[in-house]
Amino acid sequence: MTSGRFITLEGGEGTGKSTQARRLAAYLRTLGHEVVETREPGGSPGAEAVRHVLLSGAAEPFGAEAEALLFAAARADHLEIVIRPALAAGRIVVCDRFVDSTRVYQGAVGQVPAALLDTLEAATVGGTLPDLTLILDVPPELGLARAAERGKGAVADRFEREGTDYHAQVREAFLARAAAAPERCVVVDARGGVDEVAAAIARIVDARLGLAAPAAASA
Ligand SMILES: Nc1ncnc2c1ncn2[C@@H]1O[C@H](COP(=O)(O)OP(=O)(O)O)[C@@H](O)[C@H]1O
Ligand SMILES: Cc1cn([C@H]2C[C@H](O)[C@@H](COP(=O)(O)OP(=O)(O)O)O2)c(=O)[nH]c1=O
Repeated sequence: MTSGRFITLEGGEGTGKSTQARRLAAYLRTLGHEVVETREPGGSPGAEAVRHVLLSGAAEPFGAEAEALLFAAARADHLEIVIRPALAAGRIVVCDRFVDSTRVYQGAVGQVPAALLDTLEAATVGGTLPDLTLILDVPPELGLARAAERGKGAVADRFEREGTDYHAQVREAFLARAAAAPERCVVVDARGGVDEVAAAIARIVDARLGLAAPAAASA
């Protein structure tokens, strides 16, 4: 059986990850692929329950290390229940956030020691690294403005309540991740309109993964 492909979208708040994950999944379906759209934290029932605990803001914030453990627990469940079975069945998994978010928010910004994150990543992700990671990049002010527009009337989660300095740090950390792993990561300028960014992403995915002709590939 052919193994599927694993594509992740990463970046700060309001960069357009969820919007572009939907668009990319739709594009890949038009090419004839079976696509699983999912997200982190969450993606499986257990991981969605952990997401609620992490993001609801109902409880006192966790310490940075406890938070890293909770993200890792959610990821382990998500990988076991959703991602690995889909890849084994030859599907394309499009995931809104994954392990780079942990390295940025818990690692670079949250200062959780790299040794702990290495251990958690080895225990959860193991060899299931993305084939391609799209890092959506916009200036933090634009991302926050988009996120605020989206969240009108809703209670901001504990990450959305952070200020511009925090989001600028997040942006720099994602760009550093991309620079450190150019074989896996591509930075996408996400300042343009939805259609423009979607077209840029489709071009990158075609060039990197050659998914344009599934019938020919399986013939
Ligand atoms: N390229 C874009 N231009 C303008 N608005 C956008 C664009 N992409 C997304 N949006 C809007 O910005 C808000 C945040 O987008 P979303 O996809 O939820 O971002 P993220 O998942 O990165 O937080 C939503 O209201 C969405 O409709
Ligand atoms: C997956 C993941 C997310 N996060 C954070 C980043 C986001 O602020 C939050 C998830 O919120 P979410 O609403 O999914 O993201 P966005 O606002 O970009 O649409 O969780 C981590 O801190 N570590 C992780 O490993």
